[in-house]
Order: sequence, then structure tokens, then C-alpha cells
Amino acid sequence: MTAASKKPARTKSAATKTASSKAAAGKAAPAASKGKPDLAELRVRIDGIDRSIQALIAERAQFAGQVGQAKGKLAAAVDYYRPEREAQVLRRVVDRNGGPLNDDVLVRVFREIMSACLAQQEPLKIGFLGPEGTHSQQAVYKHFGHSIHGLPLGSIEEVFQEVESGAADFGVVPVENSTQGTIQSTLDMFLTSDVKICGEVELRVHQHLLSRGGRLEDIERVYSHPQSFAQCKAWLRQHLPHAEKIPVSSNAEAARRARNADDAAAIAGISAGTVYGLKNVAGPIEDRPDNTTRFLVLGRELFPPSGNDRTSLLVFIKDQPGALFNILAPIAKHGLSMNRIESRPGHTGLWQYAFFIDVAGHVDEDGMRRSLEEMADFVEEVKVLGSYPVAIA
Ligand SMILES: O=C(O)C(=O)C[C@]1(C(=O)O)C=C[C@@H](O)C=C1
Repeated sequence: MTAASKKPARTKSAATKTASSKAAAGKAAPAASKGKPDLAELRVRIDGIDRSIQALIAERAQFAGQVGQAKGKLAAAVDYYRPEREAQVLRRVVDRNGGPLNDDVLVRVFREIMSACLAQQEPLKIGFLGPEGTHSQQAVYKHFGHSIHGLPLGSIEEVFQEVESGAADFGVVPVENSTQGTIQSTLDMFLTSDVKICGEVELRVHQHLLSRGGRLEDIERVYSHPQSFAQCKAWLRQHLPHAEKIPVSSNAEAARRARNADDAAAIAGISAGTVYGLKNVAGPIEDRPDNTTRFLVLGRELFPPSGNDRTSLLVFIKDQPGALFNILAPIAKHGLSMNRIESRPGHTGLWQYAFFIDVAGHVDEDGMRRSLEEMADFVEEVKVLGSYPVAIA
């Protein structure tokens, strides 16, 4: 029995009336006296809508529970997770959006609903670069919602290990920043690890100067991750040219250290300030207002296509003339756009290079499959690191 059908007279009719935005828009606005809407009447309307939304969420959760049963008796929560389906649901939310709320707001709301629906089975365990309060933790919540069990870990390497061992269902690691470029230590882990990429998250990164005392003129030392120092170089030069800059392993670690003295500050996300009891001295202070970090979601298996996917390849090319051209030619021939190529020492021999290549499409699709077949003669090895939905909002 569905939540709406449990209370047929009240909730179902309200739900039906407000289910579509068109229907809601068609309703007459509450009576206005002297040009001003009537507050009490508006609140009655909002209360009615809230009742309907709540009944529909409960009904949705029941159906999601039944979807779980339809998948059969699976071993763990991770087996119920379907990133390709979640991406499709969220894209539809964006397509339907006619305002007044922004796409990213609506995506966040629906993400939380799906997160809670999935957690009915059991919350997913998600490893990330800790401690609490890092941008990685924000990326975890952005991608998986809050109905998960977060595992703050000591290093990017540990995130890979915990996913590989099964201690974490998924992991989230930073891979590139729009201001500072690639995070090499993440890419290099793929040379030896067998984890698969099953998602990506883009996070607008805002940096703040946080301190216990909250006064810029008191600051003599600043702690932060080297990436964050680099993202705030111009601001630091202008406002704290003489302060000592001390690099640490994460921004949250910087905040942890800064809480011990009034003349110390951290550059970190605002949530690290909340976790470690620091005041916001200044921010956002990143030099570029569009400063964005891209994170990868790590898992142990590949998922089916979502309709708008990206494939990450790790290619060890043969040492012969034209080899790189010969592996890129099939990608162009099949009309696939390549978003990124990066070479790294391959750890296979002196001056041997591995290429990390991101291509639009999914390995289960024809063009990609044929491209891989056609480049086979020119490579020592190709590892499909993952085929996953392109980041949404
Ligand atoms: O459609 C499914 O396979 C579901 O399990 C339902 C649902 C959802 O709430 O929409 C929940 C979790 C999955 O990761 C994907 C979608």
C-alpha cells in the first residue's frame, strides 16, 4: 500500500492537485488585500503543499524499497546502487526545471531523496580524504547525499586501498583543479590499482581565511594544503605578504592546527571553520571566482551506460613512430570527442610513458568498442579505468 493510498481522501487529492507545476501555476493566487498577499493564507497553501510533498516522498520511498526487492536478494547495499539510473533521474529533474529554483538546488534536493531511499537497504560506506571538513567530504555529500556513512581517511592512497579491499563501498578523490591542474598523486595510483571510476563530481571550491581570533591584523602564520595556497596566491600577496606559509596534508588539518593560537590562520572551506570552531576572517579569497575541483568516484565495477557518459582510459603505447597518432586516430574516426590527455611516467621502464585519456561515450557503445579494437595493434596495454555519467549540476 502506498503512503498516498493509506490516507486517500486527504493526501491523494492534494498530491494530485499539486503534482505538476502547471497545475500549481493554474491555481488562483490567495486573495490579496491592498495589493499585499495574505500571509496566513499563503502559509495555509504552503502547509498543504508540504503535506503533499511528504506523502509523495513516502510513496516514492516505498517504491524504491520495492525496486530493491525486485533486484533480488543481494549481498550488500553497494549492490543496490545504480549510478546510471541516478544520473538519468537527475537529468530529468534539470530538463523539467522551469524555475524559480536553480538546477543545482533541485538536483541537491532530489539527490537527498534518492540517498535516503537507497539507505533504506543500508547506508553506503564512502571513503574520502579526511579529516572532517575537507572539500572531499563536501564532494561526497554532493554526489551521494547525506544518508551515507562517511569514512575520513589519511591519504588518497588509503582511499584507493579501502575501496579495493571492500572496507569502503566507494571512494571520492580529487583529480584536477581548474586553477592548478592535475593532482598527479591521484592519477599515478591508477598505474597499480584495479579500482574502477564510476562517477565524477565537480565542486565549486571557495577558500576562506579562518582563525580563532578572527582578526586579519593578528595573523602571522597561515596553514593550508599547497594546492589551496596556489589558488589564493594573489590574495595572500596583497593581504598577508609577510605571514609564514606552512603547507600541511589537507585544509582540514590546517584548520585543526589553527585552532591553537590567535596569530595562526588556515585557508580552508567554510565548513572546516564550523568543524574546528574558527571564525571567518575573509573569504571567498580564491584568485579565480570559477575555481572548481573535479573529483572521481572510485568503485570496484563498471556500470551500464546512462546516456551521457565519459570513459577514462590508461594507455601504455608501443615505442614506435606514430604510436600516439595511431591510438588517437580511431577516436577521431568514430566521432568521439576527447576531453583530456595527460602523460605520466609509466613505471614500466626508463622513459616509458602512460597516457591518461578521457573520451566522451561508454565502453558498451559501438564507437568506443571499435576505437579500442582499432588501437589494439599500437598499444602494449589499454586499461579501461571507467565509463561513468558526466557530472550533473
Ligand atoms: O532505480 C533503482 O534501481 C533504485 O534502486 C531506486 C533509486 C531511486 O531512489 O531512484 C535508488 C538507488 C539507486 O542508486 C538508483 C535509484
